Amino acid sequence: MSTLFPLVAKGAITSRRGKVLVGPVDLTLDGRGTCVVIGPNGAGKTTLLRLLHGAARLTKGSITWACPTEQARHNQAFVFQRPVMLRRSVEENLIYPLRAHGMPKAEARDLAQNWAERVGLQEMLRRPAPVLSGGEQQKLALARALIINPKLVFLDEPCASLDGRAMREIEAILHEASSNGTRLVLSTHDMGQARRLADTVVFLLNGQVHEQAPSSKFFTAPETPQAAAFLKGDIVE
Ligand SMILES: Nc1ncnc2c1ncn2[C@@H]1O[C@H](COP(=O)(O)OP(=O)(O)OP(=O)(O)O)[C@@H](O)[C@H]1O
Repeated sequence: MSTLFPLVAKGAITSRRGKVLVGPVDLTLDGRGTCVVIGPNGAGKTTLLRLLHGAARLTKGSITWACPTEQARHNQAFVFQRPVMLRRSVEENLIYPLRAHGMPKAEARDLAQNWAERVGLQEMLRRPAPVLSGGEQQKLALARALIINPKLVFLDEPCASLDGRAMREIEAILHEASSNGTRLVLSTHDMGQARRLADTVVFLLNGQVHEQAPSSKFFTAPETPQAAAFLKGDIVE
């Protein structure tokens, strides 16, 4: 039983220089499955993920967890569209978050090896992370996020610009993480990916949650004309 959830956002707004970027958002997330955030360019997907993660300033409203916020932050990770790597080896990139969580070095090294195998990077443990391909870097970023066994991972367009094979491998890792009880909140432009991964969908429009539904319902019978138009591929503003 998770102690983080529900995550409850009430009237949450993030603004910059007086301009509201996202909000007001009312959203409750329980601790299971994959929530996919979709919406037109600039709708606020990245900003919403950052806001919920605590990486964007909460200007107004509240975001609360079932546990103290610090504890919630400690149990979550964020995977960026462009992976941010330490300029060190694959192994050191995997060991780093474990050491930051206080794990002894030998144990951290064993776990790093184990995770490198799980994501197919076992041959590359000693290689500098920056020389990996885009797909390999994203698999490393995922492994580095999941290695601390977080209760929640935010992923912002994790497969943008990756080829089909890398995308398939990454989706397999995400399926496994979700089955193992890690809550995923993922933004994507790729409606195929949204259909493959989503248990629930949040449709954002102009910085607000326009519709939220189980994926089976959202993709077959969206409630609003804007969501229906978006799914048809129309331009929605
Ligand atoms: N640092 C910033 N300063 C000012 N405005 C910003 C900043 N970051 C984002 N915005 C604005 O906030 C709005 C939401 O942007 P965001 O990147 O979250 O949308 P998105 O749905 O992820 O877009 P995309 O699909 O293009 O990635 C946009 O109008 C964007 O121009």
